[in-house]
Amino acid sequence: MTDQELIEVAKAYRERAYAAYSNFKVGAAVLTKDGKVFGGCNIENASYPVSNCAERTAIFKAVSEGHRDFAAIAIIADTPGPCSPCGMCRQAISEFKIPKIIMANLKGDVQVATLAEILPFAFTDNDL
Ligand SMILES: O=c1ccn([C@H]2C[C@H](O)[C@@H](CO)O2)c(=O)[nH]1
Ligand SMILES: [Zn+2]
Repeated sequence: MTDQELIEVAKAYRERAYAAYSNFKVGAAVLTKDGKVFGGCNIENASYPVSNCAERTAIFKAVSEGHRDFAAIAIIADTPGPCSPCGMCRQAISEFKIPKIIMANLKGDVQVATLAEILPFAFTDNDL
């Protein structure tokens, strides 16, 4: 699967976003090393901190289905530049060592980064 194809999956899941409070829809999709894809969207809550980001929805869906070995994650939103994952999601991306982060927006801007680039000096299981 190409980066663009993974972005297209993320874009389709963005349509399922439950963004009742921010009205900011985000979609994400993870690609496993054996070629499986899991999509996710942000899901908000009247108690705002209960909300979940699209990236973590996609990661948690994959993990809960038994898939933990990831090749990439794509994220898309209607942002001025490529949509960048929040700090909490960077930590979740770090936990599962997702090596490639594909950030995109609806205008077609794309930026690809490594895990080390988006979360330098990460706190990991090595620190415990
Ligand atoms: O990378 C991001 C950034 C934000 N959000 C969600 C959280 C919240 O529902 C809304 C506004 O922050 O967008 C994501 O899902 N992923
Ligand atoms: Zn997040």
